[in-house]
Amino acid sequence: YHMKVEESAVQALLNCRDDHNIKDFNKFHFSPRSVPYKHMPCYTIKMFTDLSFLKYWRIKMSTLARFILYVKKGYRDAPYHNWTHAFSVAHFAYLLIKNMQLIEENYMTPLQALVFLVSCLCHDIDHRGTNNSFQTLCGTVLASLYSSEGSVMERHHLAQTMCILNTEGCNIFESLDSDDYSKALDLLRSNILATDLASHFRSINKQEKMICNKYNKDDAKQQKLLFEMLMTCCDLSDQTKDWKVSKKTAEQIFDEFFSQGDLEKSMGNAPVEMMDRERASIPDLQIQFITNLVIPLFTNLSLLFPSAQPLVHILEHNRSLWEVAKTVFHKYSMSGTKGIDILLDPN
Ligand SMILES: COc1ccc(Cl)c(-c2nnc3c(C)nc4ccc(C(=O)NCC(C)C)cc4n23)c1
Ligand SMILES: [Mg+2]
Ligand SMILES: [Zn+2]
Repeated sequence: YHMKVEESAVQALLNCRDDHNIKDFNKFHFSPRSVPYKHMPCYTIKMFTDLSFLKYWRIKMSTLARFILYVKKGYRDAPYHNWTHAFSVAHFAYLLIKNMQLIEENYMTPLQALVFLVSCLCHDIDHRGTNNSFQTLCGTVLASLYSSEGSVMERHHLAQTMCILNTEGCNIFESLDSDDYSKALDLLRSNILATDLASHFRSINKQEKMICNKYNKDDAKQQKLLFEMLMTCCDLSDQTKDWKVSKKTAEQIFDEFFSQGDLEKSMGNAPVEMMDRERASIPDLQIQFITNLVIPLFTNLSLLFPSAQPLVHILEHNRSLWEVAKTVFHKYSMSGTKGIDILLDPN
């Protein structure tokens, strides 16, 4: 289920005459979170037009505008898992397609690139700010629907996306022939399910092996692994931006985590340390997350695309700033997110 989007809003988006030439929009150092919130739908359209998806796939501008507004409306105002997150994840997909020339270099067909961008935009639709274990632990409706297959939230994000595609005037894939249409939906499903961190852990070793043994663009299994890896890169891409962005993202994430922890406590369940505002050390958790997950992932990306190498250096620099944060936190014996604010950017 999702709320209706007014046709007046669709018209307004079609008439948006934003300057559109925001500086460095297609560079890796650009932070999509610096785009004004009300211009995000406009800049989402810009990504599709910039990649010439509309011409190539005969997507009506009004259909794309309506689709984007339904997707935006499908997100809730959680501290982190909201429309701004969706826009920033999709923006990183746009950067990868453009800067790594994924289509020109035959890493992706034009269809796979279109679905990659759409998957990122939709990958967290209707997120409630609680994770998969919360669904199962509390026996939510979503758990009753999907917990037997796992990836509870991701299956819901996919279901919501399908619902929007089946809404009058929103099916951006309507002009695809039936073969391309079913390929698009299969890839959409695989991409969205790949954003479950648990499935990332299961495939990271295969990704590593594939990249170290000379990636083969024509092997469908390797292609699937690459798309899964790229989805996680996009989902975690805030960490490749400057310190202010990655610090602010961490604040939003732990705001969400600690609210889940509070909710679990109020239900008589003890939250994991990461979600317990009394026990969690944000600097330690960020150092672990960047060390164990983000850096290995972007190192693999840079092995395949050397132009991603600078992103790994930014990750290492941001991690070193969390090391600094650690000393500051302990010196002032801080907990929760309040300690982060006093951190002057030491650069
Ligand atoms: C790709 O899917 C997701 C889903 C949800 C989230 Cl919040 C994230 C995510 N995006 N940025 C971050 C940052 C900066 N820190 C994080 C610290 C911990 C965890 C976490 O879930 N840890 C438990 C797990 C390892 C068993 C996730 C974090 N995270 C990514
Ligand atoms: Mg997710
Ligand atoms: Zn996400």
